[in-house]
Amino acid sequence: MTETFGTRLRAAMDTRGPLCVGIDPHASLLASWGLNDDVPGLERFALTVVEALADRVAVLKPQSAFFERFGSRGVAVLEKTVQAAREAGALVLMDAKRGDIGSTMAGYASAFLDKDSPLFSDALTVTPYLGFESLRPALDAAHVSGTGVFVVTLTSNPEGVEVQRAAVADGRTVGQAMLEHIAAENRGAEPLGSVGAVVGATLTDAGADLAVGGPLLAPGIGAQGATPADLPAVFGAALGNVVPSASRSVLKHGPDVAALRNAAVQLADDVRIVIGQNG
Ligand SMILES: O=C(O)c1cc(=O)[nH]c(=O)n1[C@@H]1O[C@H](COP(=O)(O)O)[C@@H](O)[C@H]1O
Repeated sequence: MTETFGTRLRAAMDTRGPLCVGIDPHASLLASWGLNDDVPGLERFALTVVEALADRVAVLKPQSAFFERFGSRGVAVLEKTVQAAREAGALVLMDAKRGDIGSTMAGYASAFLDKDSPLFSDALTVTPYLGFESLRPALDAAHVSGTGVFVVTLTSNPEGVEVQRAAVADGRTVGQAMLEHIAAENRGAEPLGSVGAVVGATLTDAGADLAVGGPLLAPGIGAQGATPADLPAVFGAALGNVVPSASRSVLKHGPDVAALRNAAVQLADDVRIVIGQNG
C-alpha cells in the first residue's frame, strides 16, 4: 500500500525538524543574488535553494506564481525544481493555492497530485472558498497517490479576517467550519493525517480549535514578522503538528550555499527548541 503523506511528513518532521522553506524567486531576490530577472536567473536561484536545503529541511515549498510569470519556460524550471528537490529527499509542497468548482478541481488535482504528471508534488495548497466539498477531487487524488492537501484556512495576511472570521449560519466562523471539515478528513489517520490546514504564524490568537489531526503549515515566520517564539501562543496544544514556514528571511542569505544552509539550520534549531519546551 502507498505510504500516506501524513506518515511521510511525520517521519521527516521527526528526523529533520519541522521546518518548511519557501522557494519564492521574487524579482528583488534575484537581483540581490546578482542574477538577472529571466529564466536562467530563475533556474539558478531555484536549483541553488534545492542544492542547499533539499537534503536537510523537511519541506520545500515552491511558490508557483514566481515561476508562472516566465510562462512555459518558467513552468519547465518549476518541473525541474520539484523533481530535483524530491530526488534530494525533501517533501515538496506545491504552493499554487488552487480552488475551483469540482469538475475543474479534478484538472488541478491531476496536474499536481497524479503520479504521472510532470508537476507531481508531495502536496498542494488549495483554497476552500468555493466550498469545502469543491475540493473533493483533490482530496480523492491525494488519497490515491499518497500525497497531501493543505487547505488555506486562517491566513497570515491581515485582510484574511474579512472572510475567514465571518460567521456561518450556526455562528461558527468560516475558518472554524473549515478546520472541522479538515478534522473529519483526518479522522483515524495515524500518526498524522494527510490533510493539512494553513494557519498564519502571525495571528496572535488563532481563535479556533486547531486539533485537526493533520499538519498545520504556519507561514509568516521572518519577513512577515512572526518568530518561532510566537508559535506556542498561536498553536497551543497543536504545536507538535506545526510546520513553520519561511521564505524571504532564509532566501535573502543566498546565493552562498553555506549561508543559506546556516540560516535554515539556525531557524530549524530555534523551532525545535520552542517545540521542545512547549510541546
Ligand atoms: O499558503 C501559504 O504558504 C501562505 C499562506 C498564508 O497565509 N500566508 C503566506 O504568506 N503564505 C505563503 O508563504 C510565503 C511567505 O513568504 P515570506 O513572507 O517571504 O516568508 C509566500 O509564498 C506566501 O504565499
